[in-house]
Amino acid sequence: MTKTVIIGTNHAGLAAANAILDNSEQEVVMIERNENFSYLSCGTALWVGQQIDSVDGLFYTNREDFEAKGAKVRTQTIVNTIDFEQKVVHAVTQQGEEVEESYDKLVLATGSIPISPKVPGRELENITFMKHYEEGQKIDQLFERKDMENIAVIGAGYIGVEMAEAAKRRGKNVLLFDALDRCLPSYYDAWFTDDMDKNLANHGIELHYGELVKEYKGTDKVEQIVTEKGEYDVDLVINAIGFLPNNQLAKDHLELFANGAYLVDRHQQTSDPDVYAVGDCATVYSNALQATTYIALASNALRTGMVAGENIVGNAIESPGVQGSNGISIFGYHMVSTGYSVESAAKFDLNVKYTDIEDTQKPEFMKENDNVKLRIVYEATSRRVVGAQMASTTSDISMAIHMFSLAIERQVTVDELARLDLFFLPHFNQPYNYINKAALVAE
Ligand SMILES: Cc1cc2nc3c(=O)[nH]c(=O)nc-3n(C[C@H](O)[C@H](O)[C@H](O)COP(=O)(O)OP(=O)(O)OC[C@H]3O[C@@H](n4cnc5c(N)ncnc54)[C@H](O)[C@@H]3O)c2cc1C
Ligand SMILES: NC(=O)C1=CN([C@@H]2O[C@H](COP(=O)(O)OP(=O)(O)OC[C@H]3O[C@@H](n4cnc5c(N)ncnc54)[C@H](O)[C@@H]3O)[C@@H](O)[C@H]2O)C=CC1
Repeated sequence: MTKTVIIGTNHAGLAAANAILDNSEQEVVMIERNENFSYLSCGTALWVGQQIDSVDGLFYTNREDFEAKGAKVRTQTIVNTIDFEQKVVHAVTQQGEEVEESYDKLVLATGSIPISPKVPGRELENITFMKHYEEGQKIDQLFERKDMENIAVIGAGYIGVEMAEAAKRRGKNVLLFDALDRCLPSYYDAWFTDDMDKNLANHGIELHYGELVKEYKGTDKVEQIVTEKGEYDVDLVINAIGFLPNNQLAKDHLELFANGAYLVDRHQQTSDPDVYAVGDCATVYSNALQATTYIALASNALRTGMVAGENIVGNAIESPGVQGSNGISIFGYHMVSTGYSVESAAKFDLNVKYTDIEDTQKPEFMKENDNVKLRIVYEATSRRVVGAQMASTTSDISMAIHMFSLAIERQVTVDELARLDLFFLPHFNQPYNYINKAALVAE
């Protein structure tokens, strides 16, 4: 019987384990460094910002669920080395006991690690990342303290903006820094982020854009941060300047992508045919780019895990590729995007055009109505859709972005969207939907 060892049991590893256990009688061993697994870090800002009552709901499964399906689960066990020749994984438990597991198939699901700004003083106390549950707990406890008044968040990407909101909701003075000149620069064009920046500023968040941190100062604990533009008193620093794939275990054995991610094919297979890689430690295939790239998202982790598991049990399915669809909701302002923005397309040499519309969600006669912004990004020559961004105070927009995701995957052109059959009901939208309208006026 095939024996699969899965290293890392967060979203990607769990999805792979489920796919194997639900579709076969195969032997599965799951090895995880942490005590808990399945922590939905996406809920951290809601928990720490006290928008939900408890952290408990952020864990969606546990070891018993997998043991009940027949898996052997080793938690608080760190894999140190892998002998790819002999096909043996070497690990050590928290008690210091050395353990080994042989494998026929190996799934690397070791995720990602936050990037550390390489500046003096980074070892001071009260400087943290926000990735693991334990870091969420630490931030939650520090927010409780009255002497924690000034919170600096470095990086106005997804984690940074969400944590800035959470800190503000806990009554803190919040300073949000980014090397670039606006928030969320990787996902949205300025037409959208200008509104989000106004929203952040209107809620009292101090924005420090185009400002690189040069040093953290303090005796034991951080007391100040120094940038090229000034010095600021701070009690806590949350670093959120992006992730890198955690490739420690196999970087010398497997082929890697430019940023170090394990290079995988559409079956999640690495350059070693018995080794699969899934989630944040692996590459994905971008349908917008029509090329391999790296996008760290829980949604990708789940799907890639599923694909690897199915292939291991003999269902040779291929990943359909990804669009990197994502969303954010800050103080009631919602933004969703998929594929590439105009600015990010340029970085990947995608020659694009775009069409914009600003309209109300519903007909004017409806009492409750919200403004909606939509930008559709399409390739200049083929006219296929390669991205879309939407923003509004209504969360109704969130489902529309899924349609754009499918349009990118299926290579639909912007012209095909102009006459697409979209239903109408005043409670939800306009007789002629803004998606049709935006596509109709595409240059
Ligand atoms: C604050 C925050 C909010 C986020 N919000 C969203 C969101 O809203 N939507 C979204 O799609 N994505 C979101 N993400 C990103 C998402 O959490 C990640 O993409 C996802 O966790 C990747 O899952 P993974 O299983 O590949 O890796 P990880 O979650 O990084 O898990 C890897 C696991 O491997 C284990 N491991 C690593 N090395 C070893 C070893 N040597 N031995 C044993 N175990 C090991 C680790 O302990 C860990 O449990 C968010 C991330 C953060 C931090
Ligand atoms: N809602 C969602 O879908 C969420 C997704 N995630 C995912 O988790 C991953 C990590 O998130 P983030 O850490 O927020 O990364 P990110 O890539 O979203 O943002 C990093 C930000 O840091 C800035 N930056 C980079 N170097 C800097 C420096 N030296 N000084 C100041 N600013 C600097 C960048 O300009 C960027 O705005 C991403 O892949 C993200 O998509 C995280 C949270 C929520």
